[in-house]
Amino acid sequence: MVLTIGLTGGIASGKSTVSAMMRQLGLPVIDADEAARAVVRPEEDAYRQIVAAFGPGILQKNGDIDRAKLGAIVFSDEAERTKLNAIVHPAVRRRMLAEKEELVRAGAKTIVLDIPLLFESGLTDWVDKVLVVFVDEETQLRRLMARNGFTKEEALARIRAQWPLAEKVKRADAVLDNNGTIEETRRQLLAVLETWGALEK
Ligand SMILES: CC(C)(COP(=O)(O)OP(=O)(O)OC[C@H]1O[C@@H](n2cnc3c(N)ncnc32)[C@H](O)[C@@H]1O)[C@@H](O)C(=O)NCCC(=O)NCCS
Ligand SMILES: Nc1ncnc2c1ncn2[C@@H]1O[C@H](COP(=O)(O)OP(=O)(O)OP(=O)(O)O)[C@@H](O)[C@H]1O
Repeated sequence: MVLTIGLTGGIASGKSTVSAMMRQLGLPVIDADEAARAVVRPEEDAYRQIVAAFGPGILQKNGDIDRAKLGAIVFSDEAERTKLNAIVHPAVRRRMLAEKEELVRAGAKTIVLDIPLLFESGLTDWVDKVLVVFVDEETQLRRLMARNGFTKEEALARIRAQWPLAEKVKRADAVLDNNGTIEETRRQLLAVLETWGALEK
C-alpha cells in the first residue's frame, strides 16, 4: 500500500520550505505549482488557450507567459481567475496523476502531493493524510510581501483568493505551526511523519 500525503496551506505559509525538508528525508514530492508552470509552456495546449482567452498582451517578448502580468489580472478579478483555473487545472491534474503513477510503478512507499489548492479544488480524496502548514495572518502577510516584493494590497488579494487558513487547519489530519523557526518546523514534521509511518522503507 502506498501512503499518499497531501501537503497544503496558504500562500507563503511555508509549503515549499516543508516540501524541501521532505525531499531531504528521501520522500518523493509532486509539486502542483511546478506542474502548473510546465503545462503552460509555449508548446502546450493550455498555453494556446490562455493566449486565446487573455490576449497576446500577457506574453513576454520571447513568447513565454508573463506571470506577473497574468497574476495581476487574475488576482484582482475572480471571474478572470476562474477562467484561468478552468484552463490550467485539468492539465495540472493529468500531469500530477501521471507523475504519481510513475512513482507507484517505481515502488515508492510514500508519495507527497504539494497542492496549494487541495481543499479549494476538492482533491482531498486523492490523499490518505492531509498535512497543513500554518502561519498566523500577520506572519503570512509579512513573508509574502518580503518574498515577492508585493504591496500590502497585492499580497492581500492573493491571500483572499484562497480559503482562510483556519478552515484548512480544521480539516487537517496534522498541522505544522510555521510561525517559529525552520528548526521548530522540522521537529514537528519529523514527529508527524513518524506517527504516520511515512519514513519506513
Ligand atoms: C497566476 C499565475 C500565472 C501567477 O504566477 P506566479 O509565478 O506569480 O505565482 P506561482 O504560480 O508561483 O503561485 C504562487 C502561489 O499563488 C497561489 N495561487 C496560484 N494560483 C492560484 C489560484 N488560481 N487561486 C488561488 N491561489 C493561487 C498558490 O498558493 C501558489 O503557491 C500562476 O499562479 C497560475 O498560473 N495560476 C493558475 C494555476 C494554479 O491554480 N496554480 C496553483 C496550484 S495548481
Ligand atoms: N519558519 C520560517 N521562518 C522564516 N521564514 C520562513 C519560514 N518558513 C518559510 N519562510 C519564508 O517565507 C516565505 C514563504 O515560504 P514558502 O515559499 O515555503 O511558502 P509556500 O507556502 O511554498 O508559498 P507559495 O504558496 O507561494 O508557493 C519564503 O520566503 C520562506 O523563505
